[in-house]
Amino acid sequence: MEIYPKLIMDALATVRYPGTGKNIVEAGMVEDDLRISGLHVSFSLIFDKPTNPFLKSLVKASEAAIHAYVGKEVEVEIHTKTLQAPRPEVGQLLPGVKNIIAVSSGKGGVGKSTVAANLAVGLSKLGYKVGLLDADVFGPSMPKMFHVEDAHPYAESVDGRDLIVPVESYGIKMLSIGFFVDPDQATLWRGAMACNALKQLIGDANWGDLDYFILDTPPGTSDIHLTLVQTLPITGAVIVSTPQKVALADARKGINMYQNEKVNVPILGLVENMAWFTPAELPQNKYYLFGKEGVKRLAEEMHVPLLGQIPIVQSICENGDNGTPEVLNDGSQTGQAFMAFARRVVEETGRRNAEQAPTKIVEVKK
Ligand SMILES: Nc1ncnc2c1ncn2[C@@H]1O[C@H](COP(=O)(O)OP(=O)(O)OP(=O)(O)O)[C@@H](O)[C@H]1O
Repeated sequence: MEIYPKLIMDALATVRYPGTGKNIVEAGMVEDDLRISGLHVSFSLIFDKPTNPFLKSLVKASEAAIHAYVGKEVEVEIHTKTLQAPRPEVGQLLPGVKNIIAVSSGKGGVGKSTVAANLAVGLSKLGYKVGLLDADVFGPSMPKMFHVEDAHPYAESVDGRDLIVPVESYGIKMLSIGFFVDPDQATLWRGAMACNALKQLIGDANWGDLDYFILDTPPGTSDIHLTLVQTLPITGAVIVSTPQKVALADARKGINMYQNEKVNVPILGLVENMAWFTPAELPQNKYYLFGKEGVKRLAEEMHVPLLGQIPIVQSICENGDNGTPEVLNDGSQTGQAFMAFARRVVEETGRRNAEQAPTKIVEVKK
């Protein structure tokens, strides 16, 4: 049997690229490197990007077409090439980022996102380059907290890759899944979809050089946390809790997750949010609505620093809703409390980096 190029190209012209009405030859996907040697045929297929969803099925379909139209005995060797450079390997995703800090809470609604937003702005006020990733894929709140709900991040080409450009607000580079999906839909996402979206926001965005990359994680312990520790070497975690007993029990679980020997992310410290209520007209009065100093005691018991105590104040809630984080307010006691907390995070990160080895990314078991 004689095999010649036209036979192969005619066979490949029967393979359609789904959804376009074109076959893979018309679509220019067959590279000009066809080699025929006896019964052995080799060539390359060109795809737009390594994550093209049809990559595997089109390779199989091409092989099947050659077997069907040319002959079963043909040995087919297909290589794949992509126009876009692949995403760097895990471990080399954010080469310009110095410190990655996860802000976590055991329980929902304790003010974790508020603390993460104020930490990011506080660090930026101290002159650091800061990025913020809203990894709370099931309840993204950062677009609102930074008053950029209507932002539509676009992509730019960098070194042969299309990278998402983070939105900038108060000098902070920020991305949230909230920019890409309807918030009501996000809660319906299956775990795997959410984890993939998160990997894209980390690995396919142009974060550039950052001193601090803050991750606002979902409450509790979830697949998202697992994805984060398998994708990034997290320098340290900040755990937010209220002094309430139920919140403290969940905070303990959060600490244990990071300290688990397989995860090994150092705890930079705890933050007591809603530590007491202070009415605006009686700034010296403190009412301990959720109990007194529960987080302080937990910090002592777990031998981790207490990084700050933030009272319940109406303006924190209002400023969060208005998109102007409280830490911007130099004149307020709470603004100063958030600023002092940001300074403590810098201090503890410095201490952690001096005393402990860099965090290792958790390996994915296949
Ligand atoms: N110290 C505070 N004083 C007053 N209001 C606060 C304080 N901290 C947070 N809040 C308000 O409480 C609500 C919940 O806060 P936030 O969204 O930060 O919590 P969360 O723990 O991130 O929630 P989720 O579990 O949904 O991710 C928001 O309306 C926020 O403005």
